[in-house]
Amino acid sequence: MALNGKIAVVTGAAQGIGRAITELLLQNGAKVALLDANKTNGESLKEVLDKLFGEQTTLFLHCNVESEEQIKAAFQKTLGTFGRIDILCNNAGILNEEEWEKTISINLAAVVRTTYMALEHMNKMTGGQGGVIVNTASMAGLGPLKCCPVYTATKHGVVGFTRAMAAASTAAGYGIRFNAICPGLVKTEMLSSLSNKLGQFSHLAEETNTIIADKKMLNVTEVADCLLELVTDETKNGEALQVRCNGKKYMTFPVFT
Ligand SMILES: NC(=O)C1=CN([C@@H]2O[C@H](COP(=O)(O)OP(=O)(O)OC[C@H]3O[C@@H](n4cnc5c(N)ncnc54)[C@H](O)[C@@H]3O)[C@@H](O)[C@H]2O)C=CC1
Ligand SMILES: CC/C=C\C[C@H](O)/C=C/C=C\C=C\C=C\C(=O)[C@@H](O)C/C=C\CCC(=O)O
Repeated sequence: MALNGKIAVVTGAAQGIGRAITELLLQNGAKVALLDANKTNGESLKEVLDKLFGEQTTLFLHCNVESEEQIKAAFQKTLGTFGRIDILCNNAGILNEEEWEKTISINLAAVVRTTYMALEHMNKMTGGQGGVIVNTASMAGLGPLKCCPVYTATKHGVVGFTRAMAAASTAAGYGIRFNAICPGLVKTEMLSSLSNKLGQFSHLAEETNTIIADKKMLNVTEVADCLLELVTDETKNGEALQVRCNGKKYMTFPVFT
């Protein structure tokens, strides 16, 4: 799928992996609506992007993905400005084992909420033009990370939801591909603020701390490159792409027969 002229919505776009995804989509000719709960970061990124790509190519929308109302307003504004939505990247996420209900709300419930909102506009069965949805999961969506059980649960949920939606889309003719990206540790603010977010599990973070100490972390651009592959390669649907600092790998799962 060529990206020239395509319209993307990226959540958690103001910094980190979301910012890298946004920049790569823009470099490849897409227009992007950046949704983020951090107004300050979002507005200052918009100023940077205006200079690099032109004012008409992006829209910053202050949006907390926990709010159905704010997501609806953001989609309406995106459609009003750009006319269509072809790509959704559900990327916003937090890691906070103390505020575990909020972690479930943002990392999993909001992915479902935003996906269903996008379906209303993208589903070919209801007048949409199809497209692709890529969800930022994690390696913690493929196996257990003992220092963050709830984060692990949400990311397993994201992988399961993505794969089930891909199967539903194929069976029901939505014309939408669904894929998940599963990165290892990535150099972002999420990692730098990790130590005070693990609560009762903070003493179990030794593997994570070793990876960080050994500097075996991914750069955000490496994650964005893999995400671009999931967006542009039309053969990819229902995939979970693991990416770590020694390479990437499409995961295989048991199938129901
Ligand atoms: N950093 C890492 O090691 C890894 C991160 N991930 C996932 O990648 C995604 C992005 O994480 P990072 O870029 O590392 O984090 P980050 O903390 O640098 O950026 C997250 C962005 O999401 C926004 N956000 C948070 N809650 C929000 C909400 N309720 N509504 C709207 N926006 C919200 C923040 O304002 C921020 O701009 C997350 O889903 C995370 O779980 C996955 C694997 C590894
Ligand atoms: C504590 C959680 C922090 C961030 C959240 C993130 O979503 C979770 C990631 C979960 C697991 C990541 C594991 C990453 C592992 C690696 O990348 C290592 O295996 C290092 C990889 C290769 C090293 C090759 C070498 O030895 O040179």
